[in-house]
Amino acid sequence: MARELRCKDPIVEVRGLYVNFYTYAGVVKAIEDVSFCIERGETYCLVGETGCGKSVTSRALTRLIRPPGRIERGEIIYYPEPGKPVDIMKLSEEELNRIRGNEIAYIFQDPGAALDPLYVIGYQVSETMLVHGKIRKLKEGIGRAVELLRRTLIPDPESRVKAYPHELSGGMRQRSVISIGLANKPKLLIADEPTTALDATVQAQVMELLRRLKREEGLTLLLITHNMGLVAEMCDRVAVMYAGHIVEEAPVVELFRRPMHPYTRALLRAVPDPTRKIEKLESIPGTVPNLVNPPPGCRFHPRCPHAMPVCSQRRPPYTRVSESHYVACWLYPEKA
Ligand SMILES: Nc1ncnc2c1ncn2[C@@H]1O[C@H](COP(=O)(O)OP(=O)(O)OP(=O)(O)O)[C@@H](O)[C@H]1O
Ligand code: NI
Repeated sequence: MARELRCKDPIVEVRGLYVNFYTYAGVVKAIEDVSFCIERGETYCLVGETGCGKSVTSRALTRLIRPPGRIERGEIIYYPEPGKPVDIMKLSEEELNRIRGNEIAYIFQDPGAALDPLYVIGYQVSETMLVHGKIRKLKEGIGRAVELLRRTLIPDPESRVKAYPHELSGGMRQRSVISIGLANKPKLLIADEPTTALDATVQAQVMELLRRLKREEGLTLLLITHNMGLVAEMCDRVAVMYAGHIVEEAPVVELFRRPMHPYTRALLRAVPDPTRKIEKLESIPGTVPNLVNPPPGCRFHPRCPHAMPVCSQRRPPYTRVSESHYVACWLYPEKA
């Protein structure tokens, strides 16, 4: 039932993705039939409450799902260049390692965990380049590291390359992580809540930086966030996820102007504290369901104020409500 994808020049296409986690408590059906494409050069956003599958989806793009997790099925096609598909599901680990951290790079939320406390920043930036054969000796990388730190607006980069992570502020550490992410000039940068741990001012600076890098380097950005303000500011298109499924996708202006799915509407009403994760939506009772036994049909139906009998029986198909606006909800049956 994978929906038709309509990117003109996709950098990534995902079709019918399913990811399970095999835990002692049972099989967690974390991702269910997720399909989307990312247009080369755009900023594509995944939003939704905590546990709805944003991180798992983004990690699956390079098969970065560790046991007990497993990609059950789905198609993941990466286009390093237009018209040159690479089937991610068919690559060997070795081939994947050449792409990960290189052409497709990640910036994770916690800069503490991404940096090694034992090594100076310059070393860590150079090492990423060395691993991917961009330089032959670590030393060669130091000059480039200084340049990258300068580009991520780290003041006095010549001395900061010699600093250990603990000698830097949280904002500087996250900029260093971004430098590492950018070291190999990725085509696709996946930023998973990159500013959640930072205060509002630094968060704004880091976002401005990402925007500038996107402009200057022609980067494609997949941004994961729970912050609707950031979505409005940064994104071209948005996918709203609920309990492992994309329930709505639209260009950002369209999503804010005409949210269709009851869950999207609730998200937009929630206006959460931007410094915190969306743990709970005040306007909608209940919480994200246990995904060992997800509700049948539409996974949102137990919390939906508009639930009808069909909602608990069958999963709603996607309805195309306008040019590039899709919603999976029985309130909007496909026009015959
Ligand atoms: N290692 C794991 N073992 C078991 N279940 C997992 C594991 N990792 C993720 N999951 C499950 O997969 C689902 C999706 O998790 P994911 O981390 O993608 O959510 P998220 O949308 O990124 O949330 P957050 O906003 O908190 O980062 C959750 O139900 C979670 O419990
Ligand atoms: Ni996450």
